[in-house]
Amino acid sequence: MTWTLISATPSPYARKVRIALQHKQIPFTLQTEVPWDSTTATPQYNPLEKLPILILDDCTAVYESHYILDWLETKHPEHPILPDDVDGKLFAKKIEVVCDGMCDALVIAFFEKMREKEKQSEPWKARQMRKVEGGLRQLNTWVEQNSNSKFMIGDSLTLADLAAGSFLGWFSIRYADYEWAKQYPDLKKYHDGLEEMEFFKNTRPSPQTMKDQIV
Ligand SMILES: N[C@@H](CCC(=O)N[C@@H](CS(=O)(=O)O)C(=O)NCC(=O)O)C(=O)O
Repeated sequence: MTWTLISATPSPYARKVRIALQHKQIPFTLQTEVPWDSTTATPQYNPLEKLPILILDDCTAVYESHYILDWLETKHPEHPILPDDVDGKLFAKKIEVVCDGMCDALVIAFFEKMREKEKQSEPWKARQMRKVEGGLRQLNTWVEQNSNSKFMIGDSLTLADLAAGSFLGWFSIRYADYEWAKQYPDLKKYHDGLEEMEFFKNTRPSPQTMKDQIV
């Protein structure tokens, strides 16, 4: 039996796991869902009702993307996604914190914008976008600090690239009018380099259609 990964077409969190499983040459079945619809299977596996969820052969569920990746790296260390050295490992996880945090802020802003206009809080939306502006600035600095490489840390693919590439790919489709590429050409060049890689190509995000009213 192979494992199953519950995912969603736009999910930047799930994309990290989809790339990591391929990088580690672990076969899996992709179960694509809309976690916002009542038809989703997420509550059967995750009390937080969120995907991605990795379902093992014995039906054990591993959930929360950063935990799934920690779990994978611990249980299946071959083809690592973390640098060898402790500081490198911690740095990669710090970069994931910033990228996931920007995704979280964008999810909050996205649903705030789904409310009737008069019910939307402008200060609350502005606060979320400030987090994205700060995170983009920080990502660009990190890319420039490793400018001789196509990767964020050292000269090989790590968790930092899975997180940064997944955020940037999703940001680009969800907020297509936000001109981050003009503002940060080095970050754009870095992102383009990742998108040429096989596992990024075959996990490109696409929008989903939500059926249920959730806000
Ligand atoms: N911190 C979580 C966030 C996961 C998350 O927010 N997933 C969304 C789907 S997506 O935004 O990744 O497409 C979800 O399942 N949301 C359903 C819910 O929050 O009830 C992780 O990293 O796994």
